[in-house]
Amino acid sequence: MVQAVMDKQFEQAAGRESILSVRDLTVGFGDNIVLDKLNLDVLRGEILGFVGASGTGKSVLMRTVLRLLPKRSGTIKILGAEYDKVSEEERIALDMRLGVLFQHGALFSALTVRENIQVPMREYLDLPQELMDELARLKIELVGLAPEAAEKYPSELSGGMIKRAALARALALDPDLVFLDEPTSGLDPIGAAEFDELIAKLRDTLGLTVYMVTHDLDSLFSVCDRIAVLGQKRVLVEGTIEDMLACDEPWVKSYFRGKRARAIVREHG
Ligand SMILES: Nc1ncnc2c1ncn2[C@@H]1O[C@H](COP(=O)(O)OP(=O)(O)OP(=O)(O)O)[C@@H](O)[C@H]1O
Repeated sequence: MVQAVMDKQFEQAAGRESILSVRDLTVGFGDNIVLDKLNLDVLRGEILGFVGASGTGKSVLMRTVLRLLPKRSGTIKILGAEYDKVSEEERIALDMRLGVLFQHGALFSALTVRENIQVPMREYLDLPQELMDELARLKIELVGLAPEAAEKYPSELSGGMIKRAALARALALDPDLVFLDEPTSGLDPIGAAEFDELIAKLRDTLGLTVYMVTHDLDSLFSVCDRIAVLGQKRVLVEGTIEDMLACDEPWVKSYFRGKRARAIVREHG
């Protein structure tokens, strides 16, 4: 009851719709409870950065929200609908409103960039090839790849291009919410900063909501509107970067006020 009141207040204070709402989520493997009664809101139009020490369950949470892992208990609402309670048809409609960029891109190596982008279109829509080609061309442009990238295979692309191609695929169905699993890992600092800029641009131009698991302090400082910290099997702290800098929870303090973070704070003024 108290939680429900707090949730309502939180949403009202933010004045925005909660596009993903997780309540009392418990997930475990055998005796290993990874997430215990976890609560989380992602608000429409925000970039939420999700951090936490290695092994705290960031991937498990993302995979559970995407229904790739089963939950023990709790509710997950996407765009106000609870997966468990809707028809198969509505479930498919909900799936179409989500995009995912897995770590390392995870493109199909035997398919060109254009064909990769068309995979979700083939899975969910019945469109003529010409229209799919036009849509793929638009997505390629949207993520800042050259038109020639369309007919290239993943092995012919740089790490940064693979991330962009994977993002284009995640955007294939014009989702409301995209999940990015460590999108800047493996990129050099310039490539990572460019990718961050792209994410911010897409949020601004498409009104996209972004759920980003990241270890990248630069991303957390430069593009995330809010940050959620996972620890002790739940969301330990959530708020703006200023909230993180003011937080005295030991892990948050060492992460956001460590040597590397201090250098970034100086950079970002
Ligand atoms: N399929 C699985 N079967 C059993 N245990 C699992 C499975 N997937 C994850 N775990 C366990 O869940 C815990 C959380 O793992 P998870 O990969 O979510 O951590 P993480 O926070 O994403 O870590 P990192 O930052 O290193 O990627 C770990 O103890 C891991 O061993």
